[in-house]
Amino acid sequence: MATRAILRAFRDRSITSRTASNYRLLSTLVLAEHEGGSVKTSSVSAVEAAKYLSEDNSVSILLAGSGPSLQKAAEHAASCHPSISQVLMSDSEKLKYPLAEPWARLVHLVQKKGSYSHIIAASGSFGKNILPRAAALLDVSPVTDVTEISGSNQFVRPIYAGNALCTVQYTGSNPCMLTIRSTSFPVAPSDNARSSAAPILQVDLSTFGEEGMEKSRYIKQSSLDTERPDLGNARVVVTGGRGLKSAENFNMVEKLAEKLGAAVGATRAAVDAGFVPNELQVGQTGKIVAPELYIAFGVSGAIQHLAGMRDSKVIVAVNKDSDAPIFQQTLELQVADYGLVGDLFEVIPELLQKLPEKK
Ligand SMILES: Cc1cc2nc3c(=O)[nH]c(=O)nc-3n(C[C@H](O)[C@H](O)[C@H](O)COP(=O)(O)OP(=O)(O)OC[C@H]3O[C@@H](n4cnc5c(N)ncnc54)[C@H](O)[C@@H]3O)c2cc1C
Repeated sequence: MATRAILRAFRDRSITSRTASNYRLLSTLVLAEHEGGSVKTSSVSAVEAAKYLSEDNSVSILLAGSGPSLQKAAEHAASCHPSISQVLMSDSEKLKYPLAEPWARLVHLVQKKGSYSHIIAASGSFGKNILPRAAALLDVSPVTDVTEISGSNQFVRPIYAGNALCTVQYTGSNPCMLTIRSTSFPVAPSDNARSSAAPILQVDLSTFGEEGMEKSRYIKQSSLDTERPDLGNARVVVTGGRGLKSAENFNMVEKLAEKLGAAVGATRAAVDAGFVPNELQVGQTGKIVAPELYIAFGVSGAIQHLAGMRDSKVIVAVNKDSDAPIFQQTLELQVADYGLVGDLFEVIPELLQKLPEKK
């Protein structure tokens, strides 16, 4: 009798411990960026990626900031993806601006309380700024730029400027921390439907100290005040390169993008020449895009630029040099699906004239 009871207790205990380990496996935390009261699309893609690590749709999403816009963003987070089981909201003046030092400490604090198995952020400047620092505080090594999740600890990421894909096995201790390429985890609008909003919980910040805060200071944030779609998630991207020759000429690209309802991109050469701000740079050291249509004007097609746009569905290139690498067609590589050898200073005005006004 006693033996049976002990066996039952042992069995129950093993069930409990299995459930606990499952729980650990399934407990993924997404570090989310928000703006103007909404979670950014790239962070919703991070939730989509987290879905592959959670068998029971239980993803916690962490938002920080202060005031009404944080509250609004938390409400948006609560209903933006069916996999979200709870929204963790950290409301503090110390977290008002996305500085790496306080935010990394927040991730550390939340991890200590929640023992998540995975922590994910989108691979934009926000995630790239905060996640490695948080990983250092947690003494783990992050896996960056993940494009595919093939197991709970197995991931695919591009290397050599996107020329090869590497499958990596994470063998470190928990949490496994990832940045993901949002273009590899698109969220269809119909995927977002959920019947009821997830609960919003306040993070207890009573133990959130001030150490290390003096190391950086918020000065200002400048972003383009534009109604255009977000470059990282736009369906159409119109990009200008050094061939545009000046910031004034680059206005033509912007006008064309406006007509097409497209986002504007640029090469690093165009950014370095001061035609447009750095946030428009596409490529290895800029943004990664994968729109339905990518139109490049005066872009040579350097390997570092291709690393940021080669996954676009249809690529159109206009260049006056028929030997430009962007027109290259070899067995290994074909960049442009449609190429026009011509002068962009003739082609763009003609397009602007012939395209109808945006409704
Ligand atoms: C470590 C590293 C990281 C980098 N990261 C990036 C990155 O993230 N993104 C990036 O873009 N680059 C990056 N670069 C730079 C990259 O190597 C190239 O220098 C850059 O992409 C070239 O930009 P471009 O095509 O605008 O300029 P160019 O190579 O100078 O090409 C200009 C093109 O415009 C054409 N042109 C000129 N006039 C006209 C006209 N009137 N009509 C039509 N065509 C015309 C020319 O024929 C030419 O092909 C990086 C480089 C390094 C070393």
